[in-house]
Parts: sequence; C-alpha cells; structure tokens
Amino acid sequence: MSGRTTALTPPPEAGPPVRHPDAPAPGELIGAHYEYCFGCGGGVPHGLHVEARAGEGVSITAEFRVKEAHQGAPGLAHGGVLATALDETLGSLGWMLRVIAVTGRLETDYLLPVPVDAVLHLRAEVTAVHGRKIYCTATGRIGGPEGPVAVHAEALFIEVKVDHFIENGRPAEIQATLANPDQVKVARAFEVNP
Ligand SMILES: CCCCCCCC/C=C\CCCCCCCC(=O)SCCNC(=O)CCNC(=O)[C@H](O)C(C)(C)COP(=O)(O)OP(=O)(O)OC[C@H]1O[C@@H](n2cnc3c(N)ncnc32)[C@H](O)[C@@H]1OP(=O)(O)O
Repeated sequence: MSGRTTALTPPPEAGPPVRHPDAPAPGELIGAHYEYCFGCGGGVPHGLHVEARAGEGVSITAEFRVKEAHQGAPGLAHGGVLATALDETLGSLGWMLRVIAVTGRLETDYLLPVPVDAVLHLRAEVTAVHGRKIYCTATGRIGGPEGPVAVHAEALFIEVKVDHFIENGRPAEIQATLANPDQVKVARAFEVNP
C-alpha cells in the first residue's frame, strides 16, 4: 500500500500548540507520572526508566539507555521497546500543555538498529492541536542529541480527564494510586484549573 493515512495529518482548521504558562521551565526534569509505568517508573526493574525534561516551546527531550532486558535480536533493542520510548516521550508533552493525553495512533519508522547500552536521545514536539486531538512527532538519535536519527514517530494523542484512568484501570491499582498523595498531586498538576 502506498500513500499516507490522513489520520496523522492535522486538518486545516487545527491551531498551533500553546505552551501552558505553568509548564515546567526548559531543562527541568519531569519526574515519573506513575511509579509503575513501564516507560518512566522507578518501580519497574526491567522498565525503560525514560528520563524526560521540559524543552523549548511545546517540546520534550529525554534519554533512554537500552538494557539487556530490552533486546529483540542479539545485542539489539526490540522495536516495540523503541516505540515505547517514543510513546513515553510523546506522552510527557502533556506537561507542556498541562493536559493528560493518551496515545490514539503511533506510527514508527526504524532507520538504524540500536545496540544494547546505547543511549537514545529523544525529542518530541507538538505540531498542532485540534479540539482534544494533539498532533505530535518524536525522534530518537544515537551517539548524542545531534547524532543520526535511529527512530522517528508521528502520533496522535487524545486529551482525556483523570476519570479515564479511574473508570478503566484495574481497581486494586486505582485504589492504591488514589491513596497516594504524591500520585494524586501528579494527576492534579495535569488538570487545567476549572
Ligand atoms: C487514579 C488517579 C489517576 C492517576 C493518573 C496518573 C497521571 C496520568 C498522567 C499521565 C498519563 C499519561 C500516560 C502516558 C503513557 C504513554 C502514552 C500511552 O501509552 S497511553 C496508553 C495507550 N493508549 C490508550 O490506552 C488509549 C486507548 N483508547 C481510548 O481510550 C479511546 O479510544 C480514546 C480516549 C483515545 C478516544 O476515545 P473517546 O471516546 O474519548 O473519543 P473519540 O470521540 O473516540 O475520539 C476523539 C477524537 O480523536 C479521534 N481519534 C481517536 N482515536 C483515533 C485514532 N486511533 N486515529 C485517528 N483518530 C483518532 C476521533 O476520530 C475523534 O476525532 P473528532 O473529534 O471526531 O475529530
């Protein structure tokens, strides 16, 4: 099949992204949104432990070191793990808009194999916003922030409210999360004041 789906192309009426006035300052480290998140949580031994920082405008930079547990072929990162790293970095863009957003669509191009122990230097940015739809892109480079692009993604994230998690998550984890004041603070920080 040739040609592109239009789902990742913003419609003409989409607007430019607007950095929220309370967004973290460029360079500021963004902590994990959930301790047991496979992408960023410190409580997942084989997780990716992606470390994201606020960027300029509506962008995020992040780093991910590929570990042995992340292999697909011998000594090389699994493609799904690399997509997860891109997904996680894109998900952090919510901090810059101050909304919670989940992945609706994620399209990934794999340009170079990524060896174990390599650090993937990630950068994500929002390109357009239309209602609840957030159009964004991300790249992962190896060898440094200006190194060759190993992976590239185009994505559509959809804004949701905290209720999305409360209504859909397994009750045991939801109850534990709601009982944790630090976690509730994270969830509230995403929400625009009523
Ligand atoms: C207990 C306290 C809470 C604690 C909270 C902790 C803090 C949390 C903080 C931060 C979390 C961030 C987490 C980031 C993690 C990394 C990112 C992930 O991996 S997220 C997981 C993977 N993604 C999903 O699981 C989504 C599953 N899908 C859904 O739930 C629904 O489909 C959803 C919400 C995406 C949309 O459902 P609808 O019913 O709300 O809305 P509709 O009307 O269907 O869509 C809205 C618009 O979006 C388009 N759309 C939706 N999905 C699309 C798609 N796949 N492709 C193209 N367009 C799509 C639709 O066409 C529609 O467009 P038109 O407004 O009509 O123009």
